Amino acid sequence: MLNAVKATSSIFARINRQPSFSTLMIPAASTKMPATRSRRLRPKGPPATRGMGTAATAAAPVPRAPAAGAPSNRDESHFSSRRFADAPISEASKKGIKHKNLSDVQAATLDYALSGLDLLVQAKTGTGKTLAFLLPAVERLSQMELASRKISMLVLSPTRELALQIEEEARTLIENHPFRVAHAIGGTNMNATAKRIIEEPPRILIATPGRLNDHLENTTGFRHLFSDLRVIVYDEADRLLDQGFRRELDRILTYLPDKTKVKRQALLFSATVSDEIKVIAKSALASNYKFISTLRADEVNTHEHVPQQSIIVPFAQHMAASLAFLQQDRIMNKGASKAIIFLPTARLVGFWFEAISKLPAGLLPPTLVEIHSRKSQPQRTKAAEKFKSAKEAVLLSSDVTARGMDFPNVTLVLQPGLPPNSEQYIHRLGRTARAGASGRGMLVLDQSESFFLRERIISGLGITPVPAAPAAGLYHLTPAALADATAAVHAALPQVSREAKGQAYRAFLGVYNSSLKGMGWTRDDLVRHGNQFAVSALGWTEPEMPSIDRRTIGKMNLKGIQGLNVVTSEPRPPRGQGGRGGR
Ligand SMILES: Nc1ncnc2c1ncn2[C@@H]1O[C@H](COP(=O)(O)OP(=O)(O)OP(=O)(O)O)[C@@H](O)[C@H]1O
Repeated sequence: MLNAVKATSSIFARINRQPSFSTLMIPAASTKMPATRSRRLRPKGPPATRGMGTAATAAAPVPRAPAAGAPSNRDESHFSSRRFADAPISEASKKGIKHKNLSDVQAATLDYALSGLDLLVQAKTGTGKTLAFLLPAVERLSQMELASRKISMLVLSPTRELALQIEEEARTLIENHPFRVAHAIGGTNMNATAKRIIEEPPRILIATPGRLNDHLENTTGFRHLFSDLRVIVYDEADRLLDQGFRRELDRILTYLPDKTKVKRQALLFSATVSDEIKVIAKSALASNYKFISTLRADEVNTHEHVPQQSIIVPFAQHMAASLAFLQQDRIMNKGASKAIIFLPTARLVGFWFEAISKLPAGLLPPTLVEIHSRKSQPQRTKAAEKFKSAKEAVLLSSDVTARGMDFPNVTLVLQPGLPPNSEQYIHRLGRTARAGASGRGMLVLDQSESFFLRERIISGLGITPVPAAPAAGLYHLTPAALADATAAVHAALPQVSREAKGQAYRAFLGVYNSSLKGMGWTRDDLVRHGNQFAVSALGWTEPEMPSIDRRTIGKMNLKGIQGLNVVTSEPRPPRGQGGRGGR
């Protein structure tokens, strides 16, 4: 432990003696970040538009030109030369738009959406899909004879934070329209929301599926507000159409008016639209819908100007490696480093937050926040606001902020451990490099997780291994820097609560229990690796492993597997409002 304290103080001392660089830092020689390798895979030309219900037609080509007034280092490839000032939209909308030129997805979809067609739209993360669906919908509503005191537009969001963000963007757009917008999301007071919406029905409602169903089924008069619904939007459509939300969505649709009686436009948007989703999406779209994608046939679905790297280190060093990369990001971005660390579950976020909070103050930026489903909604909202407004910060998060969230100036997205799937890897990475800004992605995997790098979509993204010595345009990690960071983490672990360690241990078993095949593990391997993780990554020192409830063992199909400390604990009280995302 002594050398751990020494190493911690040495890192700490080195940080404070900026700009001298320690083993954790990159040598002065390569502090200049030269232009990263550009992997231009995209031939120039109009975005692809394929009408699934009708003959394929190409969208009007979207000429590319730098948007006036854009910051010089912004990647302009997602902005068109088409100006909002020249677009066929009302003055009221133009006053509510803070941008000069349409982005590529806005230019590619505006005319189709204004015509009232149903759309399924794919465009890269951070390229303006929110305004791409809000603007034409608001424009069409402003031209219609709408029933009074009715909700005319419903936007569905898979998470509460994203719903609140869409509401804010809608509020800005409609400030000169005679419309109001409101939200209905989980984790907030249901009666207060019901009262507000019934008494003053908004023209536009942004909702998470679970809470919307609660209102449709239990709030008197709520379902009648939708009797004149003209537009429904599925933001992060692939997430809303996957198994997790399917039942909620089907129930919502039963409460909406028959589309043959009240014509209703459906707009489905996401950065990831698999062939399977295209089939499922048909149930939500009119037969003559258009599929519009701003990605060209062979184009990767991430931003070419964003370096993506990966490193293989044991689970026990995931936190240390992440700490070392955070340090490099702070040096590279000189006091403006904003990093998000995505972890697979709320419990693992909680453990990392506790452990990182115990590191010496100088090692990390002053603002460290956590967002996950085990925090109350007010705590989650406060943390999101704090991270949004911070100049330098670290956000530890589960996937509740992986999609859609528009945190400004995120410089680094760290993904320690196996992402749930390729799509989620892309959405998490999309929290950086938004609207053409720069950014960087870092994937930290154990050897047993390395199969993820060979997955079809991932292997095509050009993720570069982290070099063990400085290399232009890349973050590196020397063995000495990793050792320093490991010592700093080990010095912090004894101060982390036993409860957080036990929860992280059970989370590890749960997360990897659903990836046994990819990991090449048997259930015995899982428990063996879990127990190693408890000691080497969590700093568990007791002879008995952390306990795990008999029922949980049953659910994980781990009955009879050696090495588990199985207990029969008291039945848990029912979960509070802070349940799973989507309510
Ligand atoms: N035409 C535009 N010009 C410049 N910036 C824009 C334009 N349209 C949107 N933006 C900005 O780009 C950022 C990303 O927009 P938005 O969140 O809608 O992206 P998105 O495509 O929905 O991303 P994600 O796939 O992550 O949901 C926001 O800060 C938004 O204000």
